[in-house]
Amino acid sequence: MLGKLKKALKSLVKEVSSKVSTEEPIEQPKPVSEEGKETTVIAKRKDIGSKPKETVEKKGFFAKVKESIAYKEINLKKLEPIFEEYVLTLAEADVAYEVAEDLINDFKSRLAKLKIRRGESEEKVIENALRESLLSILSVESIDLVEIAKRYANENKVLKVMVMGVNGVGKTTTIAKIAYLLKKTGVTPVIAAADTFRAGAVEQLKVHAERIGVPIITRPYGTDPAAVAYDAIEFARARGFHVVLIDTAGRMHVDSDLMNELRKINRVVRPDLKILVLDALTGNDALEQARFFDEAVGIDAIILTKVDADAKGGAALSVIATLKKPVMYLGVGQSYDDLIRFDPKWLVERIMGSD
Ligand SMILES: Nc1nc2c(ncn2[C@@H]2O[C@H](COP(=O)(O)OP(=O)(O)OP(=O)(O)O)[C@@H](O)[C@H]2O)c(=O)[nH]1
Repeated sequence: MLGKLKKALKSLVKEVSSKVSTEEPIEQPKPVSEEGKETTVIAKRKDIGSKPKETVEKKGFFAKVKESIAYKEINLKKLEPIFEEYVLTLAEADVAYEVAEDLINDFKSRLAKLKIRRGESEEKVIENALRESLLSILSVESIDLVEIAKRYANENKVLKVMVMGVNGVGKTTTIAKIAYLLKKTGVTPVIAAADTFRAGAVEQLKVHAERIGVPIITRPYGTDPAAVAYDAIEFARARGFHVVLIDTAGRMHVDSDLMNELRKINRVVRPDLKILVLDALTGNDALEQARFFDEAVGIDAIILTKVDADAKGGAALSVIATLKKPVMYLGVGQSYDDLIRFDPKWLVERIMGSD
């Protein structure tokens, strides 16, 4: 999982660490002081033999020397070619170019402020700086669906959730996972099989609904999807169910007829939450999909699936960092339990950790 990205970042840490100045400061006799007494000045090895410049203020010079004893230096200028190279390496791991640049720039600014004490492991300190950079670009809001559903339930309202996505991203499976999760937490969901466009879709969802023991509202192939969603909402209101999860037909974002149909469902149903399911494996195409769906109906949150199967790892990073939309869950496998609340720290640990 996320292997290529992990490898690239680990080797970046190693390269930067290897360039940290490890020169030990040594003592060097200083020219005679104004009072005529000999004083001793600590200077770095490279300063041996060179006369202290008269222009260097005494206090600044001493402070600098003191610092060189206590800390190791990172010469960012020397590292510039490495940074440039790693923007490309990250792009090869499916990180969008702008995201790779943002990450490296954030990392550079952290390195510039970094002080590595002598005796401290430079690799650890540098790795932590990179973790902080990752965390900073991944820190987007997260929406707690369970908490929202409970709030609606307390107010005797039905929460209407519309789930969208292009074909094959894992929408159906994700709806089943959400329904399973809600049920486990005491919230009662109903599924609306509003994907009446593809014959097998309703059947597939029915199988999931039966397995997890959640009611499903279905209508024959070709029925107006908005009508199916509407019926499910009525069902939920009449029977005291808390949430309606509306499956919509998988559609290519460039298919204008289907996008118009989605607008219609949106108008009729007025969902409280519109969730876009994106597949981490589609790489940067996921960004384009998100833009189309956002323009058509607006997106409240995204769920990123197949993060477990993303060998490169960069796409998940790019989607989250670029869209700046709340990330609700990550899909991390094919079973009903494989849906986790998005937590930037969890993802950073997967990227930088040792598994
Ligand atoms: N590894 C992995 N596989 C997943 C995940 N989510 C879904 N899948 C798999 O992806 C495939 C497609 O999932 P579906 O739920 O059928 O996708 P869909 O978007 O509903 O597809 P359409 O109905 O064709 O639009 C299935 O084999 C799922 O088991 C995930 O988080 N990890």
